[in-house]
Amino acid sequence: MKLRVDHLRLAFDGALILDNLSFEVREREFVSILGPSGCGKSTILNILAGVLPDYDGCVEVDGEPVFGVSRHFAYMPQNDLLLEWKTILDNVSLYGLIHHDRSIRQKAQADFKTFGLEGYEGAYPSALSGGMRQRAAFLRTSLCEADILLLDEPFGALDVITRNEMQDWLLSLRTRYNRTTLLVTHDIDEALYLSDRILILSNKPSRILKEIDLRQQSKSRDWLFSQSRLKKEIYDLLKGENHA
Ligand SMILES: Nc1ncnc2c1ncn2[C@@H]1O[C@H](COP(=O)(O)OP(=O)(O)OP(=O)(O)O)[C@@H](O)[C@H]1O
Repeated sequence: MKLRVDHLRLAFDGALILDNLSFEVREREFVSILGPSGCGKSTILNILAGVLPDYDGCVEVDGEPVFGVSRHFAYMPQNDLLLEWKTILDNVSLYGLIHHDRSIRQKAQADFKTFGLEGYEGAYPSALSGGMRQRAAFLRTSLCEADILLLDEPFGALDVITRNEMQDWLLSLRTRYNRTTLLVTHDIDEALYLSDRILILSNKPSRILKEIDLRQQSKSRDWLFSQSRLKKEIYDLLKGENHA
């Protein structure tokens, strides 16, 4: 098992957010977390990224316990956090700069075309569209030598067409860049379209209400349009939790 999260328990100011939350992610699996607003989805990613140290429970990668900031995880928050005063090439190569690894810059240059950024190496973030900024942020995240990507609503701020284009692009990329990924999203379609498995969380304190296994599905937009029953089932679950 690539990632094992075991009996996570965390409270903020005495209010329990996560209580005995356990789940696993397999090597190269793409798992999405869906749940009502405020149930603790970002908190889970923050714990994994090492930003929140005060929790009970255990995080294991490849069977080894992990504490604090580790090189196992690369975190992409909703905000692209591009540095406006640096070029796109400098931005996406930041990890290499910090770790004195010049090969990252070369890898970045080689990936500009795949990430739809060709010709923008010397441009500044302000010259990029919202979708391009997110692709640049995603390229920067994927160039980290972490083996697990943590994506927190990466397309949340994009309009619906750009968002769909980004999802199509990410799905097409998976054959080439198949990394173990944990995605937090509010979007049922996005979770269905991109994931091998979906974990649906309850209202806080969070527990797993349902797990949906999509590994046998052959994904396409037509497949997604045909999933109305599954979408309604997920919607009803989330609606019930919002009113819980
Ligand atoms: N640093 C903090 N201090 C106190 N409370 C916090 C802190 N961070 C988060 N919370 C609270 O913990 C709960 C879970 O927050 P979190 O951001 O993880 O939820 P979420 O499921 O990602 O929400 P959303 O779907 O709205 O993004 C919320 O009630 C939030 O107000």
